[in-house]
Amino acid sequence: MVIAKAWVLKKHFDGFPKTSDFDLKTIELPNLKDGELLLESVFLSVDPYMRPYSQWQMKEGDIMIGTQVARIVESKNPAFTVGAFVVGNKGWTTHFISDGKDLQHLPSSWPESLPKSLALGTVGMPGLTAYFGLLEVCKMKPGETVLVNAAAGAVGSVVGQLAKIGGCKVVGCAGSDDKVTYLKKLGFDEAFNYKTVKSLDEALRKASPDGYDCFFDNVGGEFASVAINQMKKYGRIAICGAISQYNDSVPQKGPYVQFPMIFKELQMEGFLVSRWNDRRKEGLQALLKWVVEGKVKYHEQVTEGFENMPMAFIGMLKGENLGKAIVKV
Ligand SMILES: NC(=O)C1=CN([C@@H]2O[C@H](COP(=O)(O)OP(=O)(O)OC[C@H]3O[C@@H](n4cnc5c(N)ncnc54)[C@H](OP(=O)(O)O)[C@@H]3O)[C@@H](O)[C@H]2O)C=CC1
Ligand SMILES: CCCCCCCCC/C=C/C=O
Repeated sequence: MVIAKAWVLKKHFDGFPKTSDFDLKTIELPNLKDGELLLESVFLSVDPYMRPYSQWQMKEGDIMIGTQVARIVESKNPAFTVGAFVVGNKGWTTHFISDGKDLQHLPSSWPESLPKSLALGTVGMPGLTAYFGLLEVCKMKPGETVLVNAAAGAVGSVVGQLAKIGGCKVVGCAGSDDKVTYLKKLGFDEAFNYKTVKSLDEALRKASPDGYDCFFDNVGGEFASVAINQMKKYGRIAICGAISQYNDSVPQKGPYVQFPMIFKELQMEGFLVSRWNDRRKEGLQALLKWVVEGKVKYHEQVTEGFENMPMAFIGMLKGENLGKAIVKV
């Protein structure tokens, strides 16, 4: 019999999550039935969406929502071989049972030398978010200027690199000088620390005096309110995330967007990466190819130990991660 460890939401977050909002539980897993398999999580993802989703999709006592790269340890399902790795969405748990329907195989061309944890980052959901957000929402074109915030994170770092591959000028903003150095290393044309610039407005103007054609917004709030005024005519804004607002107990108020939207004839579109689930294979293959060719680089912030999941999650929300925040069990 297998005993799984799982992190549950003890108390709905009020403002910034605290370690006391989580509880570590043990769960006795039953024996496998025909068609089922037993898996152990090897890498788990901590992502910003967990903060807002916990509010409206989870009850207190539920296992924290989330995805993992897991190894199959026992199989009574002929479609799944013991020892293979898959991506699951069983939440913050060390072991789980599945009938296989909700599991995704890693692309068959995955090189042995590539960390499998990338299936939760650059060659996973965050990479797909960058890919479809840029191509389908921003509709970037060669020669255009792309702005991205939270640029040194899982999504933002891929956005900047794909925009360079697409022949654009890229401006990235991040919350530390080390992150800014990293962005320059990745090939961003301009990068600055939004926490230390005297004026965000001036820093954005200096980075691109002619303004921005595309704005890939991961942050929302005050940043977005300033940036929208620096869009070029007919600019496109992809509303990907609003991490600056996820921990607000009281919703932030305007400024309002109508003036720049009207007079610059902007397009602003919110999106969820799941819109392109039917093109997942296309996106993953493209991302994997760029990674293997060295055209897209990656960095992972790996926290060791399942017991440290809440700390890794809180650390990511505070901006402690460079690249994708991952927990190694
Ligand atoms: N629409 C969709 O389908 C998807 C949306 N997303 C969204 O994309 C965004 C980025 O996600 P992801 O790449 O996984 O996360 P990251 O790896 O970028 O980690 C989060 C980062 O957000 C930044 N941050 C935190 N608080 C603030 C704040 N108050 N103001 C500005 N920046 C802040 C920090 O970087 P820094 O040091 O630079 O401040 C932190 O490192 C999130 O908003 C997320 O919700 C993600 C996946 C799918
Ligand atoms: C339990 C697996 C759920 C995976 C959900 C992925 C959702 C991404 C959408 C993110 C929105 C904002 O961050």
